Amino acid sequence: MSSDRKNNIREMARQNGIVQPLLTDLYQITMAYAYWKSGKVNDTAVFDLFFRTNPFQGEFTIFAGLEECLKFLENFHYSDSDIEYLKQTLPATIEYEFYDYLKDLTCKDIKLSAIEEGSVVFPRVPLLRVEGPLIIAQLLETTLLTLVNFASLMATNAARYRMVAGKHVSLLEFGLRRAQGPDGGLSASKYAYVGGFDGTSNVLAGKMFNIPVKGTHAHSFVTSFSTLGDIHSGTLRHADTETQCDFLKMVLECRKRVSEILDVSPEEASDGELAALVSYAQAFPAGFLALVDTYDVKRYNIQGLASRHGQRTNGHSGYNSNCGSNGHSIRSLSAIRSARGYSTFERTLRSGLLNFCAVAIALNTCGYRAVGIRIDSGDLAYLSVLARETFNQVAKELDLPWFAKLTIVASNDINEETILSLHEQGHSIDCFGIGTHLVTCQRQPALGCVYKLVEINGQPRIKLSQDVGKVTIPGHKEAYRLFGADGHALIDLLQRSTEPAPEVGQKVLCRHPFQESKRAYVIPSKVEHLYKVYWNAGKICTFPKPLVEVRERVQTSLRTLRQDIKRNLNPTPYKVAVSDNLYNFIHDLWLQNAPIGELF
Ligand SMILES: Nc1ncnc2c1ncn2[C@@H]1O[C@H](COP(=O)(O)OP(=O)(O)OP(=O)(O)O)[C@@H](O)[C@H]1O
Ligand SMILES: O=P(O)(O)OC[C@H]1O[C@H](OP(=O)(O)OP(=O)(O)O)[C@H](O)[C@@H]1O
Ligand SMILES: O=C(O)c1cccnc1
Ligand SMILES: [Mg+2]
Repeated sequence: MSSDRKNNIREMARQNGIVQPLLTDLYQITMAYAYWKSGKVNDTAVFDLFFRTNPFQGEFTIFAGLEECLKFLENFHYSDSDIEYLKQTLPATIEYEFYDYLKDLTCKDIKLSAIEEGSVVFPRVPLLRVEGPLIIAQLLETTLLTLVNFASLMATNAARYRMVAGKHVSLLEFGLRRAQGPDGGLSASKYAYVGGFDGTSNVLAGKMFNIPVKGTHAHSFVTSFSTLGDIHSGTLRHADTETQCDFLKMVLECRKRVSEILDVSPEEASDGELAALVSYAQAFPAGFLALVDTYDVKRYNIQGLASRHGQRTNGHSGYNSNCGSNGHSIRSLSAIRSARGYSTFERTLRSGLLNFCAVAIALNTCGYRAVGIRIDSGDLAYLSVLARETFNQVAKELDLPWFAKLTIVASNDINEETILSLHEQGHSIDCFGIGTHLVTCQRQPALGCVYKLVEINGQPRIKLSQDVGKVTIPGHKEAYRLFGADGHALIDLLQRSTEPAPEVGQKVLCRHPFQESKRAYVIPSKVEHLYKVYWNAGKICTFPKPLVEVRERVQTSLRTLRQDIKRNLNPTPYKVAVSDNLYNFIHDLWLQNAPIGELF
């Protein structure tokens, strides 16, 4: 680990100022006092942090948030003002020596073991194991949970979007305005990137986490221009010759030419919109990506869409004909036209596309290549195909092959189902800009990680429940991932830490933790020990990987899962088992702890 990297972690830790010891539930501090008062200062404990159910009706979860947990441990310290606040807030009966004790608390005696960040993980397998003094380990609960729960939920959500989108489509996170407050927005941007998004519109996230920042422009930019008279200056410096071009004149000539090619009247295009696009192109001649739906008749084409967020049934499927750069089928426009039978298609996007093409061609004459368009309303399958056909036509007529490859960005309330449906229908979209449903985790707003005591002073602890799924697996454990003959992950196995690790080629009995009859022998082709010690003796001992490597880890880890475990509808559950020894240990302890009732 270079000193640069260490400094970098410290630097980020400072910026993440909201994560601090008081970012917790009051009951952690009141329990700490009661532990302290009852002489438990030297008690040692083991806590497991795990979840019981995968989110989004899926069968896998991506573990994220570890780096933030380490920063939290590194900085754990009650400041003078924290102590002052607690003195004012807790009952006056609290002994002052407790505050002296709190003042000196750090995580120097804590040991944290964890699964590698970015790995696929499964219910009941602890993501973190925290060992050390009971009081401090207890004080960490809420903060560790808040750092892992949303991070893992978001990374999982983003990974699911990536899976349905496929690897050839770009995904941009646009959610800050809709996120659960500023910190939710920042975390959403970070973990959307980890889960497989390519960039974010969130500038602070870009700066803090070194995530690519990307963006287009809004409708307000277009509507702020009314006429061509709003253009400040009609000129643009040529990219190569550096001479001033009469850009506006070129654009107007190009508009005339394109309107002939597309057989639409230039009078039907908005001059205010053209003024906006010209001005944007002058500001960003080499990065011109324009929103083209401001003045278009969109509703004609959205009539068939069923409900806002549900499955869309607009009679689109079944026309797939060829394949676009995004790897998804594209129907030809004539197929759509004849299927829909309406004649209004010529009016769709006529203003925006015409104006965009005019500006893009004029830019080309000045030595620049436009990037593309964004569509933010209407039927995104249909409009993207319409746009691509238009680009193809211009490319052919004007002998500008690159025009056919212009980027088409789509946004507007997109979720996993929309992407699946668009793929089914066929579209020509290269990039999705996704906000609300991604960052608010529309399909499941919380992951249910819990933090449970599994051992105290070397003695195992079990939490019993009527609901078997809620019974905790006691004791200090290790977790292993066993791989099958075909190289896929087969099962996760929990064992008591005193047991020898499973070995490649050696038969292991894997048992369902609670159902006696469910068991299987596994001969692993590979065994992965899931835990590494990340924090010990007051310092980070395994340094977390840079975000971009965590992001890669997500994809490599997902590749180890069989397809049926990852599919969207009714996925197969992945198996999590315990060793025979741990099975017997759990059930003996269960019997010891379950009270024997009396019948009268
Ligand atoms: N081809 C399609 N298949 C399935 N869903 C689509 C398709 N095209 C668009 N959608 C989705 O349909 C919804 C369209 O939203 P809505 O009915 O509000 O129309 P709109 O074009 O956004 O109108 P406005 O711009 O006036 O708000 C969005 O959630 C969008 O993601
Ligand atoms: O739709 P989302 O997935 O949340 O993506 C982000 C949205 O935010 C922007 O506009 P905004 O929604 O603020 O205004 P608009 O709907 O009027 O375009 C953008 O145009 C997208 O539509
Ligand atoms: O850059 C964009 O196009 C953008 C950014 C945030 C929200 N919607 C769109
Ligand atoms: Mg919107």
